[in-house]
Amino acid sequence: MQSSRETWLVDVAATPVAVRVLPPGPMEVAVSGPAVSTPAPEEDAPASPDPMISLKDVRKVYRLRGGAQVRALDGLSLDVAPGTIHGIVGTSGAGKSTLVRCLTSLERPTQGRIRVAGQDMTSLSARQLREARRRIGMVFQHANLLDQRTTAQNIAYPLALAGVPRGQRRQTVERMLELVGLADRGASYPAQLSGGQKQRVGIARALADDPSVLLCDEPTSALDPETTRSILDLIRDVRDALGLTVIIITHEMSVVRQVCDAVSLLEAGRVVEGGRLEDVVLDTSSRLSREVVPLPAVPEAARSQGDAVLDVCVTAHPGEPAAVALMSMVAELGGDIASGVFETVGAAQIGRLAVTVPATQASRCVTALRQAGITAEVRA
Ligand SMILES: Nc1ncnc2c1ncn2[C@@H]1O[C@H](COP(=O)(O)OP(=O)(O)OP(=O)(O)O)[C@@H](O)[C@H]1O
Repeated sequence: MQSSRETWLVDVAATPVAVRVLPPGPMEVAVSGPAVSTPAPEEDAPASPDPMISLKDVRKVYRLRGGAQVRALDGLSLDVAPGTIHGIVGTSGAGKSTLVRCLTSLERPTQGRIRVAGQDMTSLSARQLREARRRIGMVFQHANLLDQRTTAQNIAYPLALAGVPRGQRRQTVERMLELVGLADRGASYPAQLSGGQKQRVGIARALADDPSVLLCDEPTSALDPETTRSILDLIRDVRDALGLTVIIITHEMSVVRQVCDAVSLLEAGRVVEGGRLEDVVLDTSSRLSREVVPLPAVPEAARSQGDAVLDVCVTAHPGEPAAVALMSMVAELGGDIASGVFETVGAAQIGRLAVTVPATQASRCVTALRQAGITAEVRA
């Protein structure tokens, strides 16, 4: 899935309003209905595959000195389909790190079941667990490379620990360096690499032992926006090339927009919202929807005294016209488009428009827009 961001302000002085809706491509804006749900599967539709990662009612209680308890995970359930990139977002203390530690069995959950690639991680012996952990590659905020070793030696390190013979190690390292775009930097030391290159080495090291799952904990938090974009592109490319299932823990919605197929919002140790990214965004009543594609600000100059602001959501799919219809409808209602934000999410463009109308006409306008199948509400 590829995403790009385009934010624009409509020139409020111009009439009729000119809206630059889409990046290059034969797309037009279509109007979204108030509630878009995933269509019911057709009778002969193939059954969805077993999840690659499945957590069922997972609880993790930390007992503090003095007897107090912290419920870090409190009945968390989550399924991640094979081959998807699944974002996990949540505020500080929501339980994201605890989730990572439980997934990799660095912590045992107090209760619940965790399956990765069909294996019940909570019932493995120590030896089986070591094997199972090799199926999960980890990428962290900082690559934490060994400074005294070259790039190639850093990538080879987990293979050496796993007892992989030297010749095979060398071949794998070459393949990994090629995969992450550092074929000519195998002999460089970490001090000779940029932050983005170090993270590439971290990704190569995580993939060297051929995992089926890549677990990324804030992989771009320490990087500038351009490097972030290239690292997220790399994560998507390696997912495509190797058929990996990827979990990305992040606090950055731009990461979710750019690379995730699905997203879950963690709060107080449980998943409170989530689903396919496009479905989540189209459900404008959800918090995640507004976090992933935020409501546009309305410049003071675009709002006359006595105006109300309506929040309107539109979706665009290739070949579905509606931009002109929407704009003429807003004009007919005596309104104006004050500002808007468009994001590409999967095959759709999701737009949020702030429409100004005389306050006395606000509820009439909302009713008219909704009758035309447009998601609209008065901004509080
Ligand atoms: N080892 C521990 N002992 C006691 N409490 C813990 C321990 N680890 C985490 N907690 C508590 O569990 C809750 C969840 O913490 P966790 O670190 O998983 O959250 P988080 O979402 O990763 O936060 P952040 O984004 O700030 O890293 C918090 O209340 C935290 O204080």
